[in-house]
Amino acid sequence: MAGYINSDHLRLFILSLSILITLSAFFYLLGRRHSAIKTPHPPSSSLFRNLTGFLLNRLRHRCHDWPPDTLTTNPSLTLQATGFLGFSHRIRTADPANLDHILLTNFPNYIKNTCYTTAMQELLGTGVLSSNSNLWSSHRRIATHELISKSFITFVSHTIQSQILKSLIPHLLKAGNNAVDLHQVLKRFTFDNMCNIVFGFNPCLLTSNSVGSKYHSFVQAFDTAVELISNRFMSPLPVVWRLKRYFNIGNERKFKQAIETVNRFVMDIIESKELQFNGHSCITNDDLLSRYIVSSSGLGFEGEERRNYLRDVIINFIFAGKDLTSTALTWFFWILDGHPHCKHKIRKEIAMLMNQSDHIDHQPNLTFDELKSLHYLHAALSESMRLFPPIPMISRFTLDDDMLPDGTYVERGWFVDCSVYAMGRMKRIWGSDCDEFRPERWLDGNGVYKSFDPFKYPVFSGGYRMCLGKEMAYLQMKSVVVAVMHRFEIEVVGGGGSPEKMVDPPVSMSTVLSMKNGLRVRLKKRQQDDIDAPRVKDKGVMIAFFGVFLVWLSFYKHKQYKLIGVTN
Ligand code: HEM
Repeated sequence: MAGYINSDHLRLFILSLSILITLSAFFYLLGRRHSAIKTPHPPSSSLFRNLTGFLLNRLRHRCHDWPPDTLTTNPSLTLQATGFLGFSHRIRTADPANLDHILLTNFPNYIKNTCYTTAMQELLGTGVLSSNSNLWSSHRRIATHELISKSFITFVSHTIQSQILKSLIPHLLKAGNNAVDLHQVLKRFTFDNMCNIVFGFNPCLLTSNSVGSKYHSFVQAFDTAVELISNRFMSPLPVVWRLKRYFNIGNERKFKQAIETVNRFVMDIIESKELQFNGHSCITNDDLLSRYIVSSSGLGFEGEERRNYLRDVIINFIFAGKDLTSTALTWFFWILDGHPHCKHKIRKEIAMLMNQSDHIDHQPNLTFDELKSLHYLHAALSESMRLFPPIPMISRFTLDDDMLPDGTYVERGWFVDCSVYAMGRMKRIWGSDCDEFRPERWLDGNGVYKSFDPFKYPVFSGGYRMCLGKEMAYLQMKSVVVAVMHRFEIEVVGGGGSPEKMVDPPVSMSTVLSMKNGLRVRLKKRQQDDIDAPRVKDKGVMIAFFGVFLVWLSFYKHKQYKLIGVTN
């Protein structure tokens, strides 16, 4: 009996294997035909090369280096890759002209990747980040209107500054000589900050011991959901997580629980906010939820439907703003530790600003315009994100056959990946010093910040779906850097991102380019003398000049008198 079952299994196995090989050969040949006939530039990598390349790099935690490595050795800046069994085709490009085409010129043909939207569905619903076509354009129109209003920018600026003074600085001061994980601190700070901006209240995750509170459960559930979504993306075969979701097992079970916690928390907040507004249409709160409650009253849906809409809006904003600025800042502080001359220049710029304005009380509470004047800092932050873009890849799905500007043929149903990480590290785009951290490349001859084309620097994406929070992100990052660098000397435990260390950076594998094992730093409070040093130094130089001038003048006069004396 046992032998009979075994031979049956064997037959089934052989049959499956032959189907697999036949399908594989069929799709491989199909892929070759396409590349030979219609795709002059990018060579199509075989199934074997793709899968092994992916797995090897995954094992070595070098997933993000894989695209630049392969693209650098390619004659064009575009590659074609065939997915498992040839079922999917991918174009991976780092060509600015292609990005312009995909994100702007032929925008309607390249929608948000269906794999992305499906993997994100439970968390993001149908919000701005995961929707397409009409739904997206309606979200985008409303969001743009809300985010660019002057009252909102003032509210955001005030919220950031007050949270820095009330929670970030006291928290860092408390650390004393102990090493702290700056990434965790910044993560909690930006989460508090986003909740404040989006909901209008501060969960105080940074300062209070909130373990066990509903806020803490919410944050944990949110983080778990995001992490498990990353795992979905990293899975070489999407069918694996889909099956787990279907059977509600393993990580997918955890994911479901996390989503339930997030939804319960957000819905409670929406309901209590709605109660506040009931019968009080004159309430003028500046947070985003309040603004959306007011603006959505004319959209024609009520009750549960409206609450679901608000839930999607809120979650999308928190998701978009929660981790990216803290991640960008973590890399920035790491690099700065290995580039003392840049650190010095930033300090000098901050000190000059403090000197010019009335911030001599050392409680910098800078305005939006004052922060804008920090050109070198802006350049250094942009440069750091060029090398470590918080979102390393922008993916799209092709609706119709098309030809990219570099001659690459893209067929309907193919995926197109724009490798932001690769683009920041390509000699052909940034020149031979592309691996160096050099903020000066962002400054013109007068030291004024000059931006680059978004398709050459797609860190905030470009075209119609460009990031809506770019200004807010710079505001947040600059405010934090000024407050922290003005008060503390930061020393990275084990050394920061020196040019040597930047060759093999501690990148962790996830959809956001975060730092492996966080960033442990020691903070030393700066002495008043250190803070005043640049000012004193500048004054010292002026006094010295004046002194030399006086000596020269008296010497010159003395000589003249002598001459006069001689001629007389
Ligand atoms: C350093 C910080 C940030 C970076 C690097 C960044 C980057 C990006 C990128 C690359 C995209 C395009 C994603 C895609 O199309 O696949 C995007 C979209 C978006 N970002 Fe940001 N972002 C940052 C901070 C923020 C903040 C603070 C907010 C505020 C809420 C925000 C709101 C959004 C929104 C709403 C979108 C969707 C735009 C659309 O699809 O129309 N971002 N961001």
